[in-house]
Amino acid sequence: MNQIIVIKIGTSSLTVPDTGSLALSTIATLVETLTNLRQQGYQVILVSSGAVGVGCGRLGISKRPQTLHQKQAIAAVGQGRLIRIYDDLFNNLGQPIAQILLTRHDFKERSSYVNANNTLQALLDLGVIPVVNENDTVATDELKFGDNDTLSALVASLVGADWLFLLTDVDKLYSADPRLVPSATPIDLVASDELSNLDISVGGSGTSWGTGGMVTKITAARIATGAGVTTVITNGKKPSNIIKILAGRAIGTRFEPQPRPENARKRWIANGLVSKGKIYLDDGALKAISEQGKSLLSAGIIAVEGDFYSADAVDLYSQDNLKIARGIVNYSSNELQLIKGKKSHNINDILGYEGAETVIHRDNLVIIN
Ligand SMILES: Nc1ncnc2c1ncn2[C@@H]1O[C@H](COP(=O)(O)OP(=O)(O)O)[C@@H](O)[C@H]1O
Ligand SMILES: N[C@@H](CCC(=O)OP(=O)(O)O)C(=O)O
Repeated sequence: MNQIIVIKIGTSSLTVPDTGSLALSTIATLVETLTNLRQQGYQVILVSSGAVGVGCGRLGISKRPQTLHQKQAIAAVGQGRLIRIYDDLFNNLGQPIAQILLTRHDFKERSSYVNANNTLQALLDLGVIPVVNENDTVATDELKFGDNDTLSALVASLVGADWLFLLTDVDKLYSADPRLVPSATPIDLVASDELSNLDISVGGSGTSWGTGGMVTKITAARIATGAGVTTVITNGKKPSNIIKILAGRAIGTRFEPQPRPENARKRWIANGLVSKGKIYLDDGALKAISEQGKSLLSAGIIAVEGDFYSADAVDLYSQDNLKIARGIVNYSSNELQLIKGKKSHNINDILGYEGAETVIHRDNLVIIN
């Protein structure tokens, strides 16, 4: 099975910071590198920001648009130019590409999640490099990924990628922003059990069109490594470093992955769904869920937060407020307020009708390490 590599490149690498004009040499080197990877047998997906940045440059706008509609309009102008530039460059090397525009909604519904995965897999099997971006033109607030770091991690989880490269305008992650704190120390490796309590100072590069910053890259690393994807932050001005990193060179910041979730459905539950609430567990339920592979029963629930319905995704927390797992509930929040702490055989009497045996079945539950 060919390894799948997802590469995300941010606005700060694709455009010249002060003018918004295209960093053509970087884009051309990226295109050469990805084509080289394809020829080596890797399956490659490019997640490219830049629609807003390129659109601003095309329209002579020097400040990032403030309103959603302005951003959507400018992104529509920029996306057309961006994909044209990619297609012209990749075409020169005989490498076909495809444009894939996604919104957060495409991941929330199981059917559209499976459809997106099937389409991407079909493109990869055809030897095509999908070029993915958020569909800014229709992505209203409740449907937004917010940034392409998150989008790229969700795509890597969706397709079961082996690698995610986050290309940005610094060499790696540091203990603080190296532009502001020259004494900041570089971070070369983050073990899987260190990521949840990584303590660094973060912020964006100030590119007025980007939205990510290191916060979103660390969030992306959490999502991707949780799905079993090795994640690397490295410099977008040196795309050929990707080949060196795949060959074993220690370049950039590498985030070690967790064990891969057993199947695509579990990856969807962990990363495709948006959690609608919180359920707090007692120690007995915590042990049953995290160590004994059991389903969640009402007796182990000590508190419920949020308004949700049966079939929604909710997050499971320990009593000391640590997120333990995510799952699809068989009861609404109102029902759980009535049956929390109660034995399963009392549920029917309490609710007045026959309910499910479990609050969350084991098959619909993913442990978040
Ligand atoms: N701890 C940190 N380590 C490295 N870079 C950091 C850190 N905190 C903030 N930054 C800043 O984050 C910027 C990269 O984020 P961003 O502007 O979103 O880039 P991109 O457009 O590639 O997503 C860097 O230019 C750097 O100045
Ligand atoms: N869809 C947007 C993505 C914005 C974004 O995430 O930018 P960046 O933080 O530079 O990766 C665009 O193409 O401008």
